[in-house]
Amino acid sequence: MTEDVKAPVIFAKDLNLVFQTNDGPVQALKDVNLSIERGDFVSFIGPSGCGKTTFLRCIAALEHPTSGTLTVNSIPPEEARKARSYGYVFQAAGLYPWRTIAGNVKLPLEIMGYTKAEQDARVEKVLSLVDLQGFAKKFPWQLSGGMQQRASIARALAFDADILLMDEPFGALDEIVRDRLNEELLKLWARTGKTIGFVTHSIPEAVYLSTKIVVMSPRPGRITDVIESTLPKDRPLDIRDSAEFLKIAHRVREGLRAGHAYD
Ligand SMILES: Nc1ncnc2c1ncn2[C@@H]1O[C@H](COP(=O)(O)OP(=O)(O)OP(=O)(O)O)[C@@H](O)[C@H]1O
Repeated sequence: MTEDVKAPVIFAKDLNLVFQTNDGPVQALKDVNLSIERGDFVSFIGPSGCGKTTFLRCIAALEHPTSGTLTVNSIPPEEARKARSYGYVFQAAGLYPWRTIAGNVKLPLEIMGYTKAEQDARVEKVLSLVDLQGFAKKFPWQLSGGMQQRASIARALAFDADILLMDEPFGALDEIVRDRLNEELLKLWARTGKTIGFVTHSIPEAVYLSTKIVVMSPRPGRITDVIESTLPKDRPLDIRDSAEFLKIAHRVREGLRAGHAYD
């Protein structure tokens, strides 16, 4: 790829998105300004309806801003989508039950026309990245919820996009599983150097994972704070008991409270 490595991976300037609904216009995003650098892990946190998913979908060219500028790898989102710049992980794993885990992970590669040998090599590589080596031939229903979600992350990684967009991927999982997947995701991020955009409702999850935390608030959906994390890149789970962690969590909580004051 020839893109400028110093340019922001995702750049939003004065971004607005208004949905026209039967009940009138809904301003899902208002004057959003944000710069995400290469290798950043950015979490979006805020109450329901503040536009987190809408912003992620704009990056993925699944929604179209009403005004403002948005670039992904310095090109418009539609072009970035055609260039397969990102993988997308949804809250529900969304695996096809009639396909094996390998078959599910392979699907985007089949659609993109990779050779059979290349498909197999990539499936093996990404399944090992998410620690599912032994499960290629299983069907989704033979795996736990956490394992299914790891498989969906593998599918998003299969074509080696440099951006990973994750919309509450662990929201439906219990806390212990979620902790483990958080740890694994950080390792995967360190190993692959991907740029990650991650939607969550959980303050500890946002603080534990992120280099940058974007706090949003609803009606209209806007950014109320952007927090650069001061935590080291290497983060054992018990970092969550440290004073530095609690300080950042406190700032996120304050930002969320301030947003609610508009209600
Ligand atoms: N396709 C659509 N048509 C009309 N309104 C929409 C559409 N998609 C989202 N909205 C509205 O835009 C606002 C932002 O929605 P969005 O899903 O981005 O919020 P969110 O922060 O991701 O919420 P949650 O945490 O509940 O997933 C909400 O008021 C929602 O009802």
